[in-house]
Amino acid sequence: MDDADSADRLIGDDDAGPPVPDMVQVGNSPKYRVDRRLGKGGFGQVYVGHRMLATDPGAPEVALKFEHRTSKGCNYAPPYEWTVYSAIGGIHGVPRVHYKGRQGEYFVMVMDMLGPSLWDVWNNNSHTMSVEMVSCIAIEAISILEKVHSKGYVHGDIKPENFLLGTPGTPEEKKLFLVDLGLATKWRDSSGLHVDYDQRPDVFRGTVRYASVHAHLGRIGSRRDDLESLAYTLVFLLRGRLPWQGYQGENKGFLVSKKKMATSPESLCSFCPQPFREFVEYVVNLKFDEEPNYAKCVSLFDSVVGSNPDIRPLNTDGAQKLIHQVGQKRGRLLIEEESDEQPKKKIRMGMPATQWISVYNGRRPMKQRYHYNVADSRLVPHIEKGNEDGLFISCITSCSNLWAVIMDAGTGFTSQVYELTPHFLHKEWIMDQWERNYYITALAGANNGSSLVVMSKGTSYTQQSYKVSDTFPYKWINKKWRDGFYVTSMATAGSRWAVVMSRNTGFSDQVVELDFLYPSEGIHKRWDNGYRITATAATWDQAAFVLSVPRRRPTDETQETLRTSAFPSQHVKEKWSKNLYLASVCYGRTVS
Ligand SMILES: Nc1ncnc2c1ncn2[C@@H]1O[C@H](COP(=O)(O)OP(=O)(O)OP(=O)(O)O)[C@@H](O)[C@H]1O
Repeated sequence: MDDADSADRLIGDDDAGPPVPDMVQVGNSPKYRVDRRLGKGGFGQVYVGHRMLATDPGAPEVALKFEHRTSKGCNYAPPYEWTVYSAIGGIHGVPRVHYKGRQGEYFVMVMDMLGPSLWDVWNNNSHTMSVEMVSCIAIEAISILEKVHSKGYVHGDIKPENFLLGTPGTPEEKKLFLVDLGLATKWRDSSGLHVDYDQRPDVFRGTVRYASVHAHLGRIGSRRDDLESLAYTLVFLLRGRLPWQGYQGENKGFLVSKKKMATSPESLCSFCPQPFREFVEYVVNLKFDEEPNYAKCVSLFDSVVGSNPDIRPLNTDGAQKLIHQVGQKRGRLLIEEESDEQPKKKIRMGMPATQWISVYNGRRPMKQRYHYNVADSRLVPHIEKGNEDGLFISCITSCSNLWAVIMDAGTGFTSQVYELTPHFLHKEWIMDQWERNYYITALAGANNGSSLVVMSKGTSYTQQSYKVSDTFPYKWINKKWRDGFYVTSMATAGSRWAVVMSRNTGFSDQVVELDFLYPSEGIHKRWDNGYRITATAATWDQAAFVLSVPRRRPTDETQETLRTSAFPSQHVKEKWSKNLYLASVCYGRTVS
């Protein structure tokens, strides 16, 4: 089978460095003879260590994890993973670290010796694993994650390779352990508060096959991400394959995340017992800062393996304790479960849904007019009539090659030009207008590749730049932000994006929310922090929202959004009566 993406971790260093020493002594440790290599990851290499001159011939073997001091995990300083092991090493299901220190070119960690990984077990068993075994793994893994999370950390790279069993032939051989804390991050800061929400669409950490969709989108990791990756790990072990395996190439991360988003829990778990589907459904619906109900998750899988712990293929002691604790708080749990009964929106559809997304700002009364379903030939008469009435175009978009045009009396523009062309975008015309001190103030593209560009005088802009790209050009935006530009318009034509950025916009900060559907949670979190949507665009796959903080606070900070299957003509009129005016509109991927 294709396993190429299993090791496809996008950060880390594959350089093994010089040979590891034959003998190790770090900190106050005894001397260890370095024996065979157990494994190699993106950061380090793990070897068996034997106690030299052991008075007790039965002294247990240890695992020695070597990281070269120039590796990415170290960068000449002790590995970041050490900090995490100091905080959580030795808790239930995480191996104990006995000594650590530097020897020569290497940082060395002496830890409990463990056995094969779940990937090894699955691989050596003809790529299969029994329902009972996977259910026990689920139960124990959830309880380990609960412990890791209770220490304030998320693991960040949950996958079959990072769960190890105890050493074969020892009492620990049926115990599960979680290793590789190199990508762990804090979900709770030192004052006990949840870390702040953020999205950086160009940042990916983790393993493509098992990463949560939020991780693909560059959102700050939180507890829900470990559980989503665990869900994919479990389904992989049970079914032997995940629907997004096999993509290759530069665009692989995007294609995999798109497929994850388009795979409903039903189809992902079509050959798995019911609790697996319920678990997937639960975890993909968790909010950024929501506390997962670990006991409820464990109890889902408990029903698969039966109540007799003696016949379980894996030790589930940790989970028994979790269930027991919960049992003592039974009354509370029942109440929580009841409130859980509220129907949650199912976000993984399996089918894309396309809608109008309209954004309204509170402002002083003004004249606003809209036209929709406008064919190319009707465009000029509508705009000319508007201009005659003292209105300028504030916002445009396209749906099925028909235009929607919003015209306002309150734009502050003094003059306006526009061009409808078969190009996305028509560079020569734009350059000519820049020469004449016009700046792009609105932009739309149609599925057939044509575009409508509106350029105005009377803006505050002093410089402008645009980019057309097949994927959302976040890297370019990020670079331009550093040069003092902010996104001022955005459009799509089919699956292509065009983004316009300007200098001297009156914004003091800007962020992007990019998702496969309407990113409701992200937008609410940004609103709470003073951001307001200032540009929107969507393709069949993705919706992008640019949110900005204005340098001068508006007198009315109200902003509302609407999603409707038809153009929201009636809604717009209702909003006008409340002094809310259309500020941005696009047609594209959301969720029904
Ligand atoms: N305590 C241990 N006992 C036995 N084998 C271990 C132990 N720790 C790690 N290994 C083996 O070594 C491999 C690499 O270890 P680990 O995942 O910690 O390294 P890494 O460089 O951080 O890897 P990754 O690229 O997955 O982040 C593991 O997949 C496992 O096979």
